Amino acid sequence: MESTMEEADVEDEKAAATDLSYPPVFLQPSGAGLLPASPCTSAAVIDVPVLDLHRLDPVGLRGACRDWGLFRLVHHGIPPPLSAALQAQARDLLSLPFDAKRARFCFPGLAYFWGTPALTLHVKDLNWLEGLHIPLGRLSSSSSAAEFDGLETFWSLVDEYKQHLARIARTLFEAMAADLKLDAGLSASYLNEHDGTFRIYRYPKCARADDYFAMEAHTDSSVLSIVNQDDVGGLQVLRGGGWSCVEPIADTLIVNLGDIMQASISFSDDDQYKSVEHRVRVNRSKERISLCYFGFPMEDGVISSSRYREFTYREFKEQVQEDIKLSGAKVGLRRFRVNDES
Ligand SMILES: O=C(O)CCC(=O)C(=O)O
Ligand SMILES: [Fe+2]
Repeated sequence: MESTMEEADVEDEKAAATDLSYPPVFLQPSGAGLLPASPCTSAAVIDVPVLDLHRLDPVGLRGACRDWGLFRLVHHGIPPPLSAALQAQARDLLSLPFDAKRARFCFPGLAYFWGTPALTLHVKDLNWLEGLHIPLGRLSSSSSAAEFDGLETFWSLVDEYKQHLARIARTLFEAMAADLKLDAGLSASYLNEHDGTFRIYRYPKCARADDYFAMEAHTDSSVLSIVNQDDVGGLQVLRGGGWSCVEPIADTLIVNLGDIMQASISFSDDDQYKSVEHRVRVNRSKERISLCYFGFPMEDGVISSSRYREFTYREFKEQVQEDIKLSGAKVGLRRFRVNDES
C-alpha cells in the first residue's frame, strides 16, 4: 500500500512537472527554494446553511450571516449551461502555454496572474494557483481590439454572467441591509455591484499537497463574494476553531461575506455579520477551476459603524495593500477597530 502511494505520488509529480501550461514555479517537483506554507490538515465535510434566492428567508439569512459568514445559494437563476460554458472557456484559456498566457492576457481589462491571489499583492507564501483577473467595470468601456481578438465567445459569456452576478449581489445585499437596518443613504454606496471584480482561478495539481495551499487562509476585503466551483473541491472554512470542507454541489453557489459586511454593524442592536476565514487546499491529481466574483463598495463609500472608526473603502484597500507590502500579510479590519490594543 505504502509503495503504491509513493509510486502514484511520483507519477503525479511527473505529470505536473511536464505541463507547459503551468507557471515554471509550479514545475519544480521538489519546490526547492520556495517557502513552505503551514501543513494542511485533514478536514471533515460540513453542511453549510442553504438559502433559496427565489424565496429568501430573512431568518435563515440572518443566522447564516451572523453565525457563519457563508452560505450555499440555490435557485440563483444562473443557467447551468452558462456556468458550464464559462468553466470550459476558463479551462481552455488557462491551458494555453504559460508564455502565451502572459503575452496574451495583459490588458487593464484582462490580466493573467499566478502564485498569489491578486495581481498587486505579494503575500508571504506561494499560493498554488493561477488565473485571469477581470475588473467588470471596465468591460463595457474596454474598446481595445486586441483585448477582444479571438476572445469573442469568452467575452460574451462573461458579459452575460456578470449580469447575473450583479443581480444576485444586489438582491442579497438589500436583504442584508434590511436586516441590519443600515442607513439607506449610506447603504446605497456600500455595494457597487456592476464594478465588481471577476476572477477565474485554475488551481494546478500539486504532488506535494501537504506542503502548499492553493490559497492560504484569509478573509475577503469585499462586501460579499460569490464562488462558482467545479466538482473537485478544496474550499475550506474556519468554524469552531477548526477547518471544514465546503463540498462542491452542482448548480449551487457559495456566498461568503467580506470585511465590509462585518464592518457594517447594525446600529439598532450592535450585532455583527461575520467575514469568514477560508482557504483552498490543493489537489494531488486534479486541477480545480472556480469562478469568483467580489462585490465592493464605491471607492469613496463611507463605512460607518459603532465598532470601527469611519473609513472609506479606498482607505481600507490602501491599508490592506500597505500591510501586505510591509509584512506580507493582511491585517484587515483590526486596523480600524475602535479601542484596539493590538
Ligand atoms: O476558489 C475558491 O473557491 C475561493 C477563492 C477565494 O477565496 C478568493 O479568491 O478570495
Ligand atoms: Fe476568498
